Amino acid sequence: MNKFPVLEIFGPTIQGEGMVVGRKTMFVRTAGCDYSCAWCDSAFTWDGSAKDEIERLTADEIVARLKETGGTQFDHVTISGGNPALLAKLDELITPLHQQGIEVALETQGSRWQDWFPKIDDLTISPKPPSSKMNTNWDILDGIIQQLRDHQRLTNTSIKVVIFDETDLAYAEDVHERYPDVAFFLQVGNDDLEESKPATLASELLDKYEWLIDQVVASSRLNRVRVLPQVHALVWGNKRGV
Ligand SMILES: C[S@@+](CC[C@H](N)C(=O)[O-])C[C@H]1O[C@@H](n2cnc3c(N)ncnc32)[C@H](O)[C@@H]1O
Ligand SMILES: Nc1nc2[nH]cc(C(=O)O)c2c(=O)[nH]1
Ligand code: SF4
Ligand SMILES: [Mg+2]
Repeated sequence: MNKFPVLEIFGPTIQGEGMVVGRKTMFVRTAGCDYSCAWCDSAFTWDGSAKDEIERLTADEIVARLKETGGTQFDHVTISGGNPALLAKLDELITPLHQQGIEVALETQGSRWQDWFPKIDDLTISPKPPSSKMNTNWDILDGIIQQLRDHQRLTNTSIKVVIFDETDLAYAEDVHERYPDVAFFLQVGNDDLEESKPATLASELLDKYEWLIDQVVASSRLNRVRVLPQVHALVWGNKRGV
């Protein structure tokens, strides 16, 4: 059986972001990313700082660990990273979860397609705006959205763009116009990843949320959209594993 690089298994908590915000869920965080975003809030998945914590687990071992950690108090698992779309055989995990009546969500940036994407119940694709210093490969992103459309999975798909400044907003407008039939979310960027007091961070993030709402309200290119903060960051700050 395949072994997957896993950095964290935690929960139940709530999905703090995007299309199923508030949903009670477990998290599986895989190690490794093909990007290195300037503001990545999970840089430990790819920058080497947590390399000693990476476990190589089979799908059966991940399911067992989810049950040890979450007991019977969950029916939804979110796979994030790093980029879990680097893992070609991840359907070995998705299938047994589905067989046990557990829904599966995935967070990825839209840089790689995998044939198991159509099996995901809540698929979030988060292309990266200029502030990340990453470049979007539009051919690949177009291909991913087209494949999901062909598989009639766009109702299970959302696009979520993190916003730090006006340049990011213009990028978000372009993305939304390029894929107008995909549910679109704008998310507050957290640029204070060192802050250790949740209340201080929350107050900063709420100011940024108000700014982002104002920008979206004023834009005629962003109408059928939703604007959200990272709820987990408001509640627990920059803490890991929540
Ligand atoms: C850590 S990433 C892992 C999944 C995948 N690599 C991706 O970026 O979509 C999970 C989500 O957190 C978002 N994110 C990362 N750093 C952030 C930050 N500083 N502020 C707000 N959102 C952030 C990403 O854009 C993505 O939507
Ligand atoms: N509660 C909670 N919600 C989240 N939504 C996306 C997360 C991620 O890091 O991918 C995340 C996370 O780490 N925690
Ligand atoms: S793509 Fe996701 S995990 Fe990778 S560096 Fe960017 S935010 Fe972090
Ligand atoms: Mg996160």
